[in-house]
Amino acid sequence: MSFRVLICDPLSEEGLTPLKNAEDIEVINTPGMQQEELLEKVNKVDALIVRSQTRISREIVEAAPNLKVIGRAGVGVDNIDLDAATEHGVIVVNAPDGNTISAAEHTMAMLMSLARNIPQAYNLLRKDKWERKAMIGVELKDKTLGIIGLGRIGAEVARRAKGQRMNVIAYDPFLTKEKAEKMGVDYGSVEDVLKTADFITLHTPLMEETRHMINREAFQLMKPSARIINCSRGGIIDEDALYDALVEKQIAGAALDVFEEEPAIGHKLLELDEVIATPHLGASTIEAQENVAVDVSKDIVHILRDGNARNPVNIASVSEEVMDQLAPYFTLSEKLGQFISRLTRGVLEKINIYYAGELVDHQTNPLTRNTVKGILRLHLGSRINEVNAFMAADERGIIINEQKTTHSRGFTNLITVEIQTNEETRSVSGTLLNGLGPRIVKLDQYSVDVLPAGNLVVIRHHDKPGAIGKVGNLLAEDDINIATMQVGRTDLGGHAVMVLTVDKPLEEACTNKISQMEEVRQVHSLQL
Ligand SMILES: NC(=O)c1ccc[n+]([C@@H]2O[C@H](COP(=O)([O-])OP(=O)(O)OC[C@H]3O[C@@H](n4cnc5c(N)ncnc54)[C@H](O)[C@@H]3O)[C@@H](O)[C@H]2O)c1
Ligand SMILES: O=C(O)[C@H](O)COP(=O)(O)O
Repeated sequence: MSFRVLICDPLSEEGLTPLKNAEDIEVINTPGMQQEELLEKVNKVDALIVRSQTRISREIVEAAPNLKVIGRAGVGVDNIDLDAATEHGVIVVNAPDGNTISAAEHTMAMLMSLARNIPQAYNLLRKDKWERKAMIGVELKDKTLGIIGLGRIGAEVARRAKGQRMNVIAYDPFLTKEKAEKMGVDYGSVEDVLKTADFITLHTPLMEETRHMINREAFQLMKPSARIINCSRGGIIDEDALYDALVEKQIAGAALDVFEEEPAIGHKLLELDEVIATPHLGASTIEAQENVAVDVSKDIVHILRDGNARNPVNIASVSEEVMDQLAPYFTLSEKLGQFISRLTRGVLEKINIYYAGELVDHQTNPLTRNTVKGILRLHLGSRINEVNAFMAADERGIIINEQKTTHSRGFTNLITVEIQTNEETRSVSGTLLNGLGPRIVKLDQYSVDVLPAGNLVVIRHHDKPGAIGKVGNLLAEDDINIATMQVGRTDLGGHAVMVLTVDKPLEEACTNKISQMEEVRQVHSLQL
């Protein structure tokens, strides 16, 4: 059996050695194809390798009946339709470590260039202008660098900034005060970072949660002397808002390696003297390109030969037999994870998952992975899957504990997911009702009966007459119809919970109005 691997973007020739040495693999190296050409070529290939340039859309995945694996020679997988790949059983792998150092070094180069106006001064010099006064810069020493996203690259940048004797403050949903202390950085919220930093650098993936996280409101929080660096992904900054913030002198400068639309030829931001830019060069070093091409090539050889993926982004490796036994529980286990993680405040530290009833006889590990995936996806996005969920949790010091118990509370099967953060512990239990599908049967200490689907509103309140009516009225004012409502309480007049299924999601203003009710302690509006 022989396989065809299509290379869609420019890759290091040396890095492709593992593929070229494989006798059963034919390498077709045609970087820079237009989508139409790619659509034609994918028809007969078993694997694709891309960088950030080539977009692998659903259309491409669906036009490739033999496609088994998509290799991303780099980190960000936002140019690949992961859902389409997963749906079609195509494994997506990336190279998460190979370009970390290069991206961090490029960030530092941008930081220093921004501080000392190096590109602007050089441009003037090329026009025979010996400008010194207008090109006065600032020192980095004793300035504060704010890092948003303290993962692989963010952490390397922090190390280097400390070497420049900068103060570092960081925000990452997985960062605790203790971890920050160990790394020698200050721990802050996004707001703290935006308000206090002299330089702000972004190192999060691009996903729903981070798209335009740096918007008009964010720029308003920054110091007028603040400068922002983006070597992560275009789209994390709202570019129109950045343009206005620079023109209106709300901030002092920006260094951009990435843009919402690339190539960013003729972009209006490039007309501003306060902006310096590079054409997505963060990973463009000889070393990084060789590393990522080797990593992804090795993984593709393994996978095509039926081996395990080393850096999978989207797959679950469960045997068919186990899958058959567990299949009915997969939706329930993921929904429980999604549900409870959306209700819990603080930095995640521990996940306890308890299986009871007939589940004690099953191999439940794949369900645990599925639940952990549901929990971690809230912050890490769709690159977290059943395969990499444990690894992602482990990397962040999150403990996962799976137990079989006899406490089935009378149900034939019961899954309880308990989340511990640095602020609170919350739990949810669910069961699969014969013929009726998944149900949430307990939230914290309250018994409920809720279908884990659609638009849910969860309200923690004080058990007082009229509270339920007031919530109903506030929803009615916003033309929101209540489909189901469950109320639970521990004792009369004490703490209670309402879980409502509504016909459309709540606007923020409506959530705020409910949370301002004197009886209400906490409101969450979520979609499952
Ligand atoms: N310019 C380039 O050439 C280049 C090179 C490499 C990577 N990148 C980009 O950089 C990104 C980060 O790479 P990495 O290797 O450090 O990834 P990583 O997964 O190691 O780190 C990403 C971090 O972002 C955090 N995060 C998620 N949501 C967040 C939020 N809302 N606020 C703050 N932090 C959040 C995550 O918890 C994680 O710690 C990649 O996704 C990629 O898009 C760009
Ligand atoms: O996500 C990444 O790894 C970087 O953005 C690098 O992208 P590139 O492979 O197109 O250089």
